[in-house]
Amino acid sequence: MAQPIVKLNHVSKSYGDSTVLKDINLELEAGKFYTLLGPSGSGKTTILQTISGFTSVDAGDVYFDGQRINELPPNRRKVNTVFQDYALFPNMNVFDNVAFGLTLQNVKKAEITRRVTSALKSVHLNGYGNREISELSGGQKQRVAIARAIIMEPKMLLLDEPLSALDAKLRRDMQYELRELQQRLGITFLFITHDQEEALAMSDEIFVMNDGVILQSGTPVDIYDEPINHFVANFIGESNILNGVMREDYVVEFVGKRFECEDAGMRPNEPVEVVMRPEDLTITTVENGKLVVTIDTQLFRGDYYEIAATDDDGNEWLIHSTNSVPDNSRVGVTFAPNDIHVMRFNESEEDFDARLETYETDD
Ligand SMILES: Nc1ncnc2c1ncn2[C@@H]1O[C@H](COP(=O)(O)OP(=O)(O)OP(=O)(O)O)[C@@H](O)[C@H]1O
Repeated sequence: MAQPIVKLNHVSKSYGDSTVLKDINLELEAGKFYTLLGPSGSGKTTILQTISGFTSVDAGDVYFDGQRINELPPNRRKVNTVFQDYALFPNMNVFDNVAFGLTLQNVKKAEITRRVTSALKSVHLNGYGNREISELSGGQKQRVAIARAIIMEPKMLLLDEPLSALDAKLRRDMQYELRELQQRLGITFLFITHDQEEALAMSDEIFVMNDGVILQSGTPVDIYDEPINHFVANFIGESNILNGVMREDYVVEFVGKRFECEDAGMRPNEPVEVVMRPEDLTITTVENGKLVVTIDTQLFRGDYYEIAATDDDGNEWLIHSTNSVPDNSRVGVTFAPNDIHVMRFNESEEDFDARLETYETDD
């Protein structure tokens, strides 16, 4: 990576007895869309605030464009934040809300008008300058908040769950718009969400957090296909997670059978967890199945059926199928070696990367 725009180096933060950031290391490249994804209370907002300057760190260093900024006050940092509740001024109209930062800087009136017009255009609100905030929909308020942030021409935009107040349809539309805006402006976005689908859809890179720790970072595809542990596998999408044993390189045993897989680099007979995504399982005849299951229930999800089934050992399975299968029928389930993903218990991201590298070079 060229010089990162943001670097957090061994950053920790506590409130009283509770450590909310534990030795965070993070590097962000300029011009990309990053997402912090994790459950409530995992420390996402706190990371954002160490970058915006609204929170000081107890240990470690925060760098922006190569400069250490631990002591730099928020108003001198080249980042702007878009908040979940938009934090608009209800007594000002749209124009004045968007112009606010420039007015504080005593920018000339003509330039303010030019820049507000351009910022409103960027978020598809041309002609809304005279509207009162109370006359706007949730999505429009959200866009005003974004216009107010981008008008300051920050090098980076921090977005703290900006879509969470919107209904499902508008939220989807805004996902497209935000992604498109980021690409058009070319500035770095650091976006917070606890919605895994949103993170997968929008990001160049995702950081999955839990309990003050970054568990895994990577592209959406990497994280979806190669979750490093139970928490990530469960949090990112639907999964079947089973206990298994790695018998040798490329051979894993679970549900009492041995299967060829693409994982290696573990001790022989090491206990592991096996992840299989519902969409990677295919329903077939009992004779052709690698497993045999009984169908419990199914839900029609629009473009597929989500099928719950149980195997003869009592393990529950979730399977996505484009065809409906009658309840209580016995069917076979098949899958390929690369549909099996093996995870070590409590593997760190470094160990995981090292293991991936070992068997990638073996091939
Ligand atoms: N000013 C504060 N004083 C004390 N504790 C705080 C403070 N700010 C945050 N915390 C605690 O730090 C932890 C992490 O909070 P943070 O807001 O970073 O989580 P989050 O992942 O952004 O959660 P959410 O998705 O709910 O916004 C929480 O347990 C929270 O209660």
